[in-house]
Amino acid sequence: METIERDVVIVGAGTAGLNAARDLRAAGLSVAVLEARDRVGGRTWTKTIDGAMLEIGGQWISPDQTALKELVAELGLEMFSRYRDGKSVYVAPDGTRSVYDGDMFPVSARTGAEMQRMIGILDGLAEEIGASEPWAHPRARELDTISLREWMSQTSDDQEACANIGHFLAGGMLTKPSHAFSVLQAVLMAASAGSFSNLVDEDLLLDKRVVGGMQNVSLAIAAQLGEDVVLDSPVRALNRTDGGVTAVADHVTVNARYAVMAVPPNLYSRVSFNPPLPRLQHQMHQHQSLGLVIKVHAVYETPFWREEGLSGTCFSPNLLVQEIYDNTNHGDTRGTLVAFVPDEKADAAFELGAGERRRVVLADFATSLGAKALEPVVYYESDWGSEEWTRGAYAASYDLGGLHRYGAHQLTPVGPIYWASSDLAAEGYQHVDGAVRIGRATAAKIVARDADLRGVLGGNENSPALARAQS
Ligand SMILES: Cc1cc2nc3c(=O)[nH]c(=O)nc-3n(C[C@H](O)[C@H](O)[C@H](O)COP(=O)(O)OP(=O)(O)OC[C@H]3O[C@@H](n4cnc5c(N)ncnc54)[C@H](O)[C@@H]3O)c2cc1C
Repeated sequence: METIERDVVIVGAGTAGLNAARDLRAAGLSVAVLEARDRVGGRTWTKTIDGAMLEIGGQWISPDQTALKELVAELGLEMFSRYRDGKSVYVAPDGTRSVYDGDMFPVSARTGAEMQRMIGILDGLAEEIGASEPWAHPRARELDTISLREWMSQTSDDQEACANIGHFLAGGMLTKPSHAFSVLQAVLMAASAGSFSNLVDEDLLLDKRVVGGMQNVSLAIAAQLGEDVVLDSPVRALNRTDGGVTAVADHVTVNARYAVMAVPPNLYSRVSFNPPLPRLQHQMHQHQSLGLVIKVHAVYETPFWREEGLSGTCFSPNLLVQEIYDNTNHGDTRGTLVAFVPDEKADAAFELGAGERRRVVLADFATSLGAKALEPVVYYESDWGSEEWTRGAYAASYDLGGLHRYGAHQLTPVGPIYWASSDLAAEGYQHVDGAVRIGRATAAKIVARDADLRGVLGGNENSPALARAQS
């Protein structure tokens, strides 16, 4: 087995890990990025299925995601806008299908007013509490010990309004049932996107895509890092040593002064830490888990819905398929729809055989967009729950009560070991933008700590005192 020496070893070549590595190297530190899979990009992945280019994971960029947008431009990549001309479709809980313009679902005046009232309350909480330290707010415990479902039922007696608000936050974002996470967690999600109003505005949230796919961001950074990115190398152990840390992967061992765990928190326990992590980390990591959503891709000879004056955007909170969007690739003559089957609905869908699941899913497409939707030329389901090195989608959140109990400690380094993934970000939480931000912020922390240590120790980076200070 090869053993290499680096300043920093980074575990995981997703967006966060690669951005950390890029900045660390730019600051003059040597890096090695160890990646378990045979590809970079983590939860961003572009794959060609039966001749169709599909974005299997993260893809959309909203206007406020400036860290990602600036990076895309810096890397020389281009973006394009999601097709959104025409009317949207809403399938009400009673099965009534309506076609509508604008942001607000075509619900009764009372339900509409209740939705606006709840959006107003959530906007107020997001503004007051913010995304950086939600656990520090005086109402943190109160809001973290009540589930979103319970809070909604205490806030409004309009069940359709509650189902629609829950749809955005639970199925649409955290991809867990609304009884499984707290209002504080929902507020963090809203605040990390600027406001709750931003989350319910799909024109904003799902604004742009990267030409060729979001994975190109990681591929471009990996090309800059060259041989410092090592694929097919799951890290099995992180051993703290006098000199810092040793990462033991399947085919390579890296002796480094610092480590960045750039993997989602649900996977920390796949690595053996020696000595073991402190009690707080052991406990905290057991309260963070990934949600579950099936991203369904259906490609058609033409984007037939456009000819009927429809944008392809469909909402149906009570169907298995909750959301559908036009996901046609840049310059493609074929039309692609993408849809989402979240949390308990995904459980139910996976109970079915593949053929029956496809039939049921496409029947929901047809309810919204007509019989032509039943016959795609390519059909594919992204199943991140089965991916060993992810185990869910989109990202991680705390269980009820976990955010105020542990959040303040989630980024605290353990000796030379740092934590960075979109799941721990403030702005851009759970999004690619958050992965960029936290990767870069983590690199900055390591560079600053290293500069401090070098300054204190007169630049003797091999000194035992430096090693002691680090551990
Ligand atoms: C279906 C889906 C749709 C999404 N849609 C959007 C969207 O439209 N817009 C958006 O902004 N975000 C979206 N997201 C979320 C976004 O993709 C993620 O938040 C982001 O990509 C996470 O980046 P990361 O670097 O933090 O983690 P990851 O991408 O998960 O990277 C972690 C890396 O670590 C590797 N790894 C794990 N364990 C080990 C180990 N022991 N040793 C070595 N390597 C290891 C993994 O293989 C992986 O490559 C979506 C996610 C999914 C799954």
